[in-house]
Amino acid sequence: MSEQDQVPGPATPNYRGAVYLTSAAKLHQCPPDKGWEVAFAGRSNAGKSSAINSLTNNKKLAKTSKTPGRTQLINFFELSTSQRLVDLPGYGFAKVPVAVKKEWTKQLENYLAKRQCLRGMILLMDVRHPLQPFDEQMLNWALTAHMPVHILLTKADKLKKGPANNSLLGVRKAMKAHEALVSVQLFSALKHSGHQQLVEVLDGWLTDASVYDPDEDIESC
Ligand SMILES: Nc1nc2c(ncn2[C@@H]2O[C@H](COP(=O)(O)OP(=O)(O)OP(=O)(O)O)[C@@H](O)[C@H]2O)c(=O)[nH]1
Ligand SMILES: [Mg+2]
Repeated sequence: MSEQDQVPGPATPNYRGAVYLTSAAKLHQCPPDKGWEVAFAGRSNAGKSSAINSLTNNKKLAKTSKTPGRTQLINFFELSTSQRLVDLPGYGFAKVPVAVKKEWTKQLENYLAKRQCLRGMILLMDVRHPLQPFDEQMLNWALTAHMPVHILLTKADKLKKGPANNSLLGVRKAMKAHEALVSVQLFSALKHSGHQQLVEVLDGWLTDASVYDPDEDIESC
């Protein structure tokens, strides 16, 4: 057993105990880059904030909106002193001015590229329109960085069971070549369905002691 294997990981998180920690417009405003973090990414309006609220059973935790572009900062929610969920601004929102869009994209890329404590990405896509160009871009980035990705096909309540399963099978097929790093499931924040599968993935990432590096840089990112 290596020295790293002997470091105990944190306990399984209690998602219902999540509390808002802070928001960052820029990378240097993020909390110290240590511990275990999982980011929720995806196009504007995909349902990232709603998924976090459904998972934590707290409608008021992350701000949601019918208007795309609601989440404009990187929002951190604390599960324990060493475990966090992160609500990212949505990408691909056409109505935001170009300069603002460029700045978001820069900060998003910075966060994804530099954040050492990021253990995995939950990538949300509307079940009716999965794998859009921006999603592919995000997937390519994650795969290049060997970052595990769990795809939530959201708003599953908007489709009947058959079409929803067809979408799931289609995305699984498209991801077949990357199945070591990418998994896929159906999810509905409205119906609170898909929690168990999501929690299994999050628990695995947020307690994985094998990725713990005691020499990790603990400076703020
Ligand atoms: N029917 C249904 N609507 C949903 C579901 N999840 C989210 N929505 C709705 O979709 C809209 C966008 O949800 P948000 O959670 O704000 O989306 P977001 O991805 O955080 O959006 P940005 O912050 O703009 O990036 C809201 O009107 C939600 O009520 C779902 O599972 N089912
Ligand atoms: Mg949001």
